[in-house]
Amino acid sequence: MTDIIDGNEVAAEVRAGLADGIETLKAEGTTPGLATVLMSDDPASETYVSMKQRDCEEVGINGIHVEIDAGASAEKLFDTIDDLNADEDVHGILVQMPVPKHVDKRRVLRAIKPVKDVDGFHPENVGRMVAGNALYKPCTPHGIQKLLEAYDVETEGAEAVVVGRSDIVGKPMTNLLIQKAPMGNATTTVCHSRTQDLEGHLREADIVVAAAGVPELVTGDMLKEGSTVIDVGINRVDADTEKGYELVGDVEFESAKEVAGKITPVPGGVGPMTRAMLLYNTVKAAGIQSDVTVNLP
Ligand SMILES: Nc1nc(=O)c2c([nH]1)NC[C@@H]1CN(c3ccc(C(=O)N[C@@H](CCC(=O)O)C(=O)O)cc3)C=[N+]21
Repeated sequence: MTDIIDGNEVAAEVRAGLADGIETLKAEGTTPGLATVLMSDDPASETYVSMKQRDCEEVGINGIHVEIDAGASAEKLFDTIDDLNADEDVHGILVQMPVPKHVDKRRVLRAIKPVKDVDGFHPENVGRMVAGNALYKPCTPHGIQKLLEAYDVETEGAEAVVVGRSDIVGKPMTNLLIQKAPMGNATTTVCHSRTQDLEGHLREADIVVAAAGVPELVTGDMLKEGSTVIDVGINRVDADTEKGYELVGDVEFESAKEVAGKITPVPGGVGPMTRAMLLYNTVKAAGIQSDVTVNLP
């Protein structure tokens, strides 16, 4: 029987595990604070940011939300980031990506103080992670490691294939999987849009992380029997539903679940874990900035 990996359940465990650290911080006079900044009219981005704010409320993190008109000047965003960098009640800052075209994304990533960069996207934090000394692991790959751990998936010595080479998922996922560390030590291949024989690689894979942003790219016939399939894709495709769309992953779930040993659904797989690890990094950030030792799950 195929195991459906329940991201909502593991995320709830992570949130419950954060209660101890949050309590410790509050007893020392610090309420962890997370600022989310949205400069976009994209409805999906609005949904994701409001989910993150709801999560904060649930676990007792002080959520601060700033909205900037998508047509406003880039300086408006940089001034906001400067203010949040200086605000002692704010321990984590997340600027929702993508930002409008007239805003230099790399400058945004550099503008956030590294100790408040709970996405782990600042070049200093990327460098630390690659060197095996991460301050904040990027939320999606970190959440995937937690899922693999929760479902007893052995990464050591496994053949892993990461499909996609983005800065937010593919590259950091690959880095974590190859590290000489728990939930690492995998022999890891990265496939991308110029890969000649995706199927040939997938067929050898014990673990597949699909993060290409292509709806249903990976189908059951490409997979190895019993493999673990992690679907990072969250694609809105037009459909005759109440919302006018449905969510599909980068994996064709129906065919893949017939072959895979363990598989994440969309929704309810990686997405909730990304949000849970954002809370995790925020609690860690609050501990560092208030000089309080916190236990993390
Ligand atoms: N600076 C920054 N950091 C991010 O972490 C970031 C970002 N920008 N930009 C956009 C992506 C996307 N992202 C999601 C996280 C959780 C769900 C999620 O929880 N999805 C639910 C359902 C979503 C739904 O119902 O629409 C699920 O998969 O079960 C989705 C998307 C974070 N991102």
